[in-house]
Amino acid sequence: MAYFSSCSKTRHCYSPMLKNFLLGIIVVVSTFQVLVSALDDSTAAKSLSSNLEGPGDDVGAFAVLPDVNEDGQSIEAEINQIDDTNLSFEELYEQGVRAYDDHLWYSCANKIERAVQDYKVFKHTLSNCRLECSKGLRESQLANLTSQVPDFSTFGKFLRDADCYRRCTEESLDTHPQLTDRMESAFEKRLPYHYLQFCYYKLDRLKLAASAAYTYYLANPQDVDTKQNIVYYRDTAKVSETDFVDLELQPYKEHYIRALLAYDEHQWGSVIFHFEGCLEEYFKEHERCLSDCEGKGQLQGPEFSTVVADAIVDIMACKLDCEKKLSTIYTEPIKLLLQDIYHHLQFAYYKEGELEKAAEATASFLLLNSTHQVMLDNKAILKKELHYTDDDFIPQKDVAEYAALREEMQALMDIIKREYRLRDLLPEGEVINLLSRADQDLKETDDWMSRYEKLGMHIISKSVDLHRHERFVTDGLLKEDQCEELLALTEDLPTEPIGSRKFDLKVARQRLEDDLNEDYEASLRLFVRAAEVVRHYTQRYLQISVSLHLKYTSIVCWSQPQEPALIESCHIQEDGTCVRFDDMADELYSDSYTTVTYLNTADEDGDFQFLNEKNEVDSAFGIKCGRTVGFNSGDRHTIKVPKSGNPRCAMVIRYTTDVNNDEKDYHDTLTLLQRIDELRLANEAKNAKDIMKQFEEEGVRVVQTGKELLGTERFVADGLASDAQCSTLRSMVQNGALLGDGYDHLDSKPSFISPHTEHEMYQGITIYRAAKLAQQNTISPFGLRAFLELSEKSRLLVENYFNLTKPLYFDYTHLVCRTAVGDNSDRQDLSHPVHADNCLLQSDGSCTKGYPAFTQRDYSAILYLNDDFDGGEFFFAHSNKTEQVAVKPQCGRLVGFNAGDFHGVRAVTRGQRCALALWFTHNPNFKELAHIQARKTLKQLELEPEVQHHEDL
Ligand SMILES: O=C(O)CCC(=O)C(=O)O
Ligand SMILES: [Fe+2]
Repeated sequence: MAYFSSCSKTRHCYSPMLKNFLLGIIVVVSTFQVLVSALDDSTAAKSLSSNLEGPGDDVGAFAVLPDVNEDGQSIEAEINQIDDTNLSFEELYEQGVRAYDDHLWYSCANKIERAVQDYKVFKHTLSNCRLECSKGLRESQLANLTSQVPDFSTFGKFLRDADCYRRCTEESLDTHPQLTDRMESAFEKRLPYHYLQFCYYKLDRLKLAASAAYTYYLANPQDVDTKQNIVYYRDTAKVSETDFVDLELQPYKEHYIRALLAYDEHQWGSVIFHFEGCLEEYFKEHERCLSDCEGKGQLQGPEFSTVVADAIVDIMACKLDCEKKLSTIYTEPIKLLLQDIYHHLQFAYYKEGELEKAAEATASFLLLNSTHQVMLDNKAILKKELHYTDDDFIPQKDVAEYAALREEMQALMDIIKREYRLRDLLPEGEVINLLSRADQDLKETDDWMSRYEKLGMHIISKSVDLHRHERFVTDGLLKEDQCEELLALTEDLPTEPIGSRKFDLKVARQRLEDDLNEDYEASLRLFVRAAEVVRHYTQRYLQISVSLHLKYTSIVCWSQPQEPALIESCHIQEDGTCVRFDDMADELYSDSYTTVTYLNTADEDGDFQFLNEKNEVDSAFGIKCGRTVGFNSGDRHTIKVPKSGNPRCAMVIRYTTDVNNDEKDYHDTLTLLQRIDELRLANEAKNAKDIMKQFEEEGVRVVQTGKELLGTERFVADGLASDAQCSTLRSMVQNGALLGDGYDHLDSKPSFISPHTEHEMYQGITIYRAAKLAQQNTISPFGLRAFLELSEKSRLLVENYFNLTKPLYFDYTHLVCRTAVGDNSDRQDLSHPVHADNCLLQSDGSCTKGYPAFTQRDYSAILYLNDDFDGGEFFFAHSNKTEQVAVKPQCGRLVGFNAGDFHGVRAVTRGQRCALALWFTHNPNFKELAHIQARKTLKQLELEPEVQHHEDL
């Protein structure tokens, strides 16, 4: 006989991880790596956790407040100083943060706590007003507004709702804060609790501190310091497990958690009570979420209907996201939360003998997921027991409305996605396709940090350590070669008497227009791209919902001034000026931000310093290539000019959220670069047939075409390299390969282990590194020449074999060897798992474009250098990762294909397999500058008389 299944038999059950949470055990990773901080040793700059010491000896739980603050000022005096009635929560919060800065712990805790409460009231009021107004529950002067004017019924509703909403909020709120995106994001990310935690800690209110830390942690589970602090609190006698309270826990979540605990205990009555409560609260919360979305439309542009329509699309997307937003319990996302609730509830009803209610829960579940087998089986059982027909299974009213609304919104959104001409989220994207669809995935901020980390960017200091939110320091935004190329842009520029030298786009455009120099053009393209990467990162980091626009982009270098008196009584700024702060008002929380990305390490000193209102150093750090500091443009800061040696250079970018205020020079530069492309395209007279014939004459033969290789843009050619060239490149890897993957991760220790498999050693050398090594005489100019020639030959073959109408540029060039290590005979894995080179292959077979996939890549080619190894066949693959057709490597064999094709490499089970891997792009902005540099280096070396040429070229 079929038997009634409980939730625990299905996949919808909560995970063991969540259960740990439920039982009050806070899962804290204790062996995380502490991020290296480049902050100097000023006490202010230390992270919070490093300030945590054991508590004073004799204080019991809920200690009385200490009498004096750290600096000796009495708390009572501090309390008496508080005069802040009628402050908005924003003002309270700002003052609380200042109090934190000033070590006034009581004021800090008091103000921030009130800010948090007032913020809750504020949000609640807005939601209620919206709901009441849209449902017509409030009296309105305009209630009977009607008109014969066409369209007025729609406009009339807008007018009525807007009027109602304004009156409602004005009546209900004492203060009228202008909630900025930044402030909202700070509260939504629970940043106030981070401050609160520390201030409570300083006041020795450890239970409160523990709750605040825990509350912050739940929204920021990646935060290392907070995890450490929680461990600390847990280990102190004053705090017990039950003191870790989520201070932002919504009622439906509390019910949910209690229901699950009761479920574990088989207390079915209690399960029913809490899940019913949970549902009631959930639908309320969902309704509130929907109504909050009404405030999330972005208004840009003068055209009424497009502005409104775009805003509606934003709002709809926000509403469709509500379900996901509400589905995280603690830090655990519960897939299909509603289904999960109905499933549990159904079982509890059944256990309690409430079969009609069980049937209702079953119907409710099936409304959300009509093909769920367990539920269909349960339905069959209930049908029998209750003598029901299908018609008797009626879902709950709330869920029926919920499902209908969702379905309707989804259908509308599908049409919009398919048919509606959306505004360009990235206006410059049409001119210059930098990061494809960058802003589209801006909304999925969940895992952007780990994506950036994969690209070698890592945060080294966050807002809290830097004493104000919206400050960050991140490493790895540029690689060494990119820094070098960008530095080249500042050569030949005049140094001002004050000691600064500045490159900007006005200078650049002029120069390019006067003389179209390929090197300069390439560096300029890199500059534009780098600016875009930094902008993108900053936008993500600060989580500002409106787009950041570049207001001014420059490179500024500082060296000691000829007349030191010029900088005596002022603060040197990154932007090339020296200011006196007392002359100017701080304009924090304005809509303007600055980032500074360093291009070199100063020979001596050169530190960056954040200053507080008294112009004392808040925090400071040293500089190096790729390190980026971001801050609000009103933040006080200064730098130390290096006393001697090279100037200290950085890319300095100012941003604005005002679309009308972005940099004209930037757009003009993009247009100029675009014009150069077009010109080049028009002048390009090439004949693919002739070139292919030439290849044939040189002994290059295409041995397999797309037909044999079961794809469209694929081929294999032989005879591209001589044995001498193959062995020269191989020995270059032995001599000069950067151990590890060769991708030059800053700071990361080189390692032999392949990033793809532990059974192989992986050594690589880029064209940039090859040029450097040739300069140092580690590899011969012949080697560099072979590297360059074979790369170019491969590029030309791919471009012409596919008969491409647009030029193909190098995007990345990497000479790689994979060597079997240890006993390799019964390995099951691959040398390189199945992937595509320009998108991320997902488990469902789709391939997503976006970070960290190199979406700019259009074609790929691998030129093989040897065959004296076992395994290591290249293969094309299906999207389900199974093998389609394999190619055996040998010296001079090249496989060329569309970069979107799936492929992989079988395990290398004996010996070493070497290949030159090449990725190409049509986008000139991604042109690999190192090729230009390497050609220059080669020319220089071959002109130097002492270089001996043994080999015949
Ligand atoms: O070495 C090969 O045959 C292919 C390597 C590859 O696909 C890659 O590095 O992306
Ligand atoms: Fe690949």
